[in-house]
Amino acid sequence: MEKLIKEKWNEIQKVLREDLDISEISYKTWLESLKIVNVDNGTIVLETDDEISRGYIERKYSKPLQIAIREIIGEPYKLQFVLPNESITNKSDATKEKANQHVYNNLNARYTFNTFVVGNNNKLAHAAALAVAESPAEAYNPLFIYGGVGLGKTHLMHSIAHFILNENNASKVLYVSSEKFTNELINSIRDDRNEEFRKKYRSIDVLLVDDIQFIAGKERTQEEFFHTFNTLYEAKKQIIISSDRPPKEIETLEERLRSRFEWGLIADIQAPDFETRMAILRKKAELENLNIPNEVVQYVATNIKSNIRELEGAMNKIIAYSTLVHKEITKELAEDALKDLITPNEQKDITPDFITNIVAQHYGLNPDDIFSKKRTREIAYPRQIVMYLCRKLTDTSLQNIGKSLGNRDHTTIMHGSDKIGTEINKDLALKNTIEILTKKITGK
Ligand SMILES: Nc1ncnc2c1ncn2[C@@H]1O[C@H](COP(=O)(O)OP(=O)(O)OP(=O)(O)O)[C@@H](O)[C@H]1O
Repeated sequence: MEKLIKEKWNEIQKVLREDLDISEISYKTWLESLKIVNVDNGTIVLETDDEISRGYIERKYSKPLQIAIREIIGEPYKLQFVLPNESITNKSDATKEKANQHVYNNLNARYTFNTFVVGNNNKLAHAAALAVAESPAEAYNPLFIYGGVGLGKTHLMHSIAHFILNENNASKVLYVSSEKFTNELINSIRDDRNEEFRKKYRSIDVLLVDDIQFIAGKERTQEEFFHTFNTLYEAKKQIIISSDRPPKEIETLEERLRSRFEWGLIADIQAPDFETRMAILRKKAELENLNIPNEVVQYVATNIKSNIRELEGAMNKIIAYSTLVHKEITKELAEDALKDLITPNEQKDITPDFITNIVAQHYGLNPDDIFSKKRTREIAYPRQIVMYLCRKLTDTSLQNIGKSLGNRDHTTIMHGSDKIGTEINKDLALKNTIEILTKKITGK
């Protein structure tokens, strides 16, 4: 398969340029130099030039690449992007196995203890995570980490998983979001594969479940998770859970689960203080070998306070902007690059644009895909979800939703939204996804 994909790489690139409307300059800047490192188990590993390109290509071009690959090869593939020094072609089998295992475990190679900055806001969670990583199922079981959006819960969970795998490559470590757990459960019930589902989840050594708050109110998922939890706990396997709030504040969570979540250690992560924000930005610059002037780091750390994902996003924006305009990074350039982002104290309105951003992010798309005329299912389906959510969560008229979504007619909006409205009643996984998106949009 690797040979076939290499042979067809030119054709895949042609689809990207011609059918998916990627401009010549974007193509040359980001995609031309991608190299196939290997193809294994449904995943194509691609080598990128540096950390910045990797992050950017992963976010912006994963979806178009997957669409083009599927069109030419006829099968879907997952993508993994690596840096030159992470390429696994010439490495030993053990290293290969490890790298593949990381793909299997859905782990981000960048999220390790080494890249995690410890500050007053996360000291306890970090110490607890390290203790669990060093002595799985002995230190604290379960470990429950909670904190607001983008504060490093996932990063810490992946760090534990990497640490355990580095110590013992044979350990069965599985990281999932509670949305994935729920959707897999729904699909297993639908396809009569419940046994397989149970076997998968009850036979692992370390289970990490992210964003557990999303199982609130879902009786069947809670029931299944309860049994999974008990089986693993009794077999002395480690369970690590994250949530945006402590167990006692998760409404409609069954009491028996709530009390189990409180058996081990509950550690919180707060918003970082100024010094920690500075340290995180400096660490990022160091990891990416960039020389960012102190006043720029200070400017970002002063203005972006509550969310580390946004803090990193702001720095990425400055770096990308300086590359695009071929200018050095200065405070003036940073102010220019972030003029849309730094509007302190402004409440986020729920608008069609805001909804589009959240849905696009959820599906790994670029918001421009939603506005475009492209009709592949990978894009048309999330677009209809945007239509549905715009009608449900805003007072915007059909005409204006149409205008916001790439000048579409109001009948198209009505059709798309009605279609999702009907499917929700038949498709539980879709219902679950809509609930999660609604929570992300409304924050409730
Ligand atoms: N202490 C830290 N040091 C370095 N990077 C951090 C730290 N905390 C968070 N980050 C970075 O911030 C980004 C967001 O973190 P992460 O995805 O772990 O947040 P989260 O709490 O899981 O968010 P969500 O609630 O959306 O799931 C990641 O890129 C992560 O690497």
